[in-house]
Amino acid sequence: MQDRGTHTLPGLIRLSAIPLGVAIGLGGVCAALLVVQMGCLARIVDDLAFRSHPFSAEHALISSLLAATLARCLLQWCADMAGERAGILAVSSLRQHLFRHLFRVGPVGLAGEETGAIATALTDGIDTLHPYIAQYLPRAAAMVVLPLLILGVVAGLDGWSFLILACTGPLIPVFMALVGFRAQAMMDRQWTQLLLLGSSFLDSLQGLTTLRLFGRARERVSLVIQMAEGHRQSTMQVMRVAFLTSAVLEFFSSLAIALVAIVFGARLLTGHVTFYTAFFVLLLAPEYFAPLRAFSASYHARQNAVSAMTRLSALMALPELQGDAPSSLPSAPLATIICRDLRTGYGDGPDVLLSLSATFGSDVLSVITGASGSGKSTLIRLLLGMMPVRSGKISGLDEAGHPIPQKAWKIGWVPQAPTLLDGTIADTLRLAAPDADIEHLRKAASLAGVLTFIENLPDGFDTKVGEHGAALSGGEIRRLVLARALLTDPQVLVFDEPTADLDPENAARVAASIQRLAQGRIVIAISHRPDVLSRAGQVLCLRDGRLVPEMDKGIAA
Ligand SMILES: Nc1ncnc2c1ncn2[C@@H]1O[C@H](COP(=O)(O)OP(=O)(O)OP(=O)(O)O)[C@@H](O)[C@H]1O
Repeated sequence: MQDRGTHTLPGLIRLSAIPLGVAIGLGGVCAALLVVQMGCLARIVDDLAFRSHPFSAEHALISSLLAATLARCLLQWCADMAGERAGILAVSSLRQHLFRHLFRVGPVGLAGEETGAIATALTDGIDTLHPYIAQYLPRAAAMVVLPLLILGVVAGLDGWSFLILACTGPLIPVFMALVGFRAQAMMDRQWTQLLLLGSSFLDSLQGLTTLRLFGRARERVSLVIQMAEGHRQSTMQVMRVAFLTSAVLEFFSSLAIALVAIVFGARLLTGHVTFYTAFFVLLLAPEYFAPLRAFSASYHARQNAVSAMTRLSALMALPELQGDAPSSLPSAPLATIICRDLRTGYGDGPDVLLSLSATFGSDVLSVITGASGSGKSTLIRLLLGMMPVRSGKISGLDEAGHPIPQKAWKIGWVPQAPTLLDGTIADTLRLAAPDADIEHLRKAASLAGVLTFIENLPDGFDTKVGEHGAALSGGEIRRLVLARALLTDPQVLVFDEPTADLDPENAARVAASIQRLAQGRIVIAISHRPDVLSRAGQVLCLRDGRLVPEMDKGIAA
């Protein structure tokens, strides 16, 4: 099920609540230790310089100072580690969650999304949340705890200093809110430009051949350069605001500290205040502003996270069209698939399949044919469980007529443009069955008619295929993907245009092996080619989302 909470910033915080709580709690203890540290230091200096205490009388205070310093360093380190842990936990959970969600959305649901933009959101987008969780949130908490603690201590020591600090401190968050309002728009623009840059770059790489063929490669390079420049400029704008903000904050806090010092100076001369009080407050004053400055330095992390989260939430809001992985249920021998009155469509669009009924049995090669846009791929997507039906029913039965849920069907899919991951031939095959041994690989390759080809390669199954199978021909890729599908011994085998782009000899060989594979399993192929149609036991001809009755039994010419 989709957890609605994790695609919002509060949901993300809940994911890492424990380490984040530890980081914030330890930050509070460090704040208290800082006050103790400064108090001890002020007392030691006052005793030695103005009260003529011997050094030996200060042992206890010096030990306390050292202990407080050491403990603070250690706890601050632990707090930073806990913050990092919280960041890593939140980011990795969100990434896993998003990946799982995108797999459930499936290729049909993602068809309208740009791959480059998704890739940028999943990498850089999610990464921007780490500094938000690991730094911004603990600093935001420290910004409340430490200044309030210091204000409380100063209130007990000196009224004037309390007044100066109490009046100047709140100016910083107010100023931050004013700047933040404008900076958010800049961050959003910067983020949009990064997404555009990512998708345009990926598109250019994927379409390199087409761009070169049409002589548009240079133009495309200029476009990517232009986008990179736009992104650089908006990044510089954001940096400018960030630097200006911290410069103004430095100015404010230095002014406030100087004011405290001046007010003390005048009263020290007239003897209205002790050195200990003045020194203690002056040691605390910079620490009062330090968390405010640290907070402002990481404020852009929050704005970055808000911008990224908007995009990530949009991805999380995509409807899940696919269920869990089919392997979640034990498989049972499937003998027949019955589709009754199927209606389906995309998003809010009209129905593209209209009351379609069909039966697919084992031992029979079923071929789906029809004009482009008639609904062939949509029917296959329904059978593969990639999209839901709007009405009607798809049922699977075993030989005895007992129902088998769709999730338990073992399906092999051989697409027209298959995806091969970069790796060896064995890696490609093992995508379907990671634990398959070499004998299984050989058997599947032999069934797909590709074993001899593989064994004639110098490195055999260890031959690198390259990304998208660049080192192989179209026919070899097709047969390799068939071997991959056969590795799991599927009960249903689905082919999309299995003989397209093949020469007649190869096409006839592939069509014959598809017919052979139909023995003992359900085989469905989308095809227009006579070599496949002539071997079909059943031809389903679609027109505008409906089955054309007169073609139902016959074989298309
Ligand atoms: N992802 C999608 N979003 C919206 N509409 C879609 C989507 N995919 C297909 N369609 C529409 O659904 C209808 C059926 O498309 P489908 O891809 O099933 O046809 P097809 O017969 O497989 O076509 P082809 O042979 O060209 O692949 C078409 O009108 C098409 O425009």
